[in-house]
Amino acid sequence: MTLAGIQHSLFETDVDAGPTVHPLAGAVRRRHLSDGAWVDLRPGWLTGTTGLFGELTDQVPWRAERRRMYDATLPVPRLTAHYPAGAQLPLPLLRTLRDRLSDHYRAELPEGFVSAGLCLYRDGRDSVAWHGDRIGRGADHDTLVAIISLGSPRVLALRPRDGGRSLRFTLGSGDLLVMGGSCQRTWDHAVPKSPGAGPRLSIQFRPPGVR
Ligand SMILES: O=C(O)CCC(=O)C(=O)O
Ligand SMILES: [Fe+2]
Repeated sequence: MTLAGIQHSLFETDVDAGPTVHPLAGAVRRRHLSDGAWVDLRPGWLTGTTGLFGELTDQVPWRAERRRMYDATLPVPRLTAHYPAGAQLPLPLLRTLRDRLSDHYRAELPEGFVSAGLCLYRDGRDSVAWHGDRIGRGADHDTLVAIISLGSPRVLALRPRDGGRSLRFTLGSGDLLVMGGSCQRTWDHAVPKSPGAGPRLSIQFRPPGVR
């Protein structure tokens, strides 16, 4: 086989085989934080994500977000798309992922995951500042927010809301991180800028009434 032939077939394996969704049971590791907050990690939940990353970057109707800060409306340095409960998701695979997560977390989250948020960090200059997902129920109830990372590795940082050291989780393509318990109200999270980083996108699944 020629070198070109080998390279072609490697490329095809990665792109055309499509993503594989691996089991959650027995593979999710929980880390308890303070104040009843926790984080679950399942590295490599999906493999073969190159094509999926490309399809989502190309097909999702990305919007530039603006956020009200004090008395100004400032652009948020990332692109987003939001699919509320009942909306058609951009790819059938996303439904599969949402349903797998709902099944896995059924005992802790009987209502399941219903909405999807997508964020595109075009390069290392895109980011999201410290915040909790506290619009709605997350403000005063325990809840779960599941994040799947695709594309270039980026840090998702967490820190206690009342001060303290931050934790940094580097998420690679196909990794799953779930924030649970009191995490949205007692801890904040952020995706810090990362000079030189390539594009990354995240898919977040949330229960009813959580934003
Ligand atoms: O992109 C991420 O991993 C985090 C996104 C996030 O925290 C949010 O959109 O609320
Ligand atoms: Fe968030």
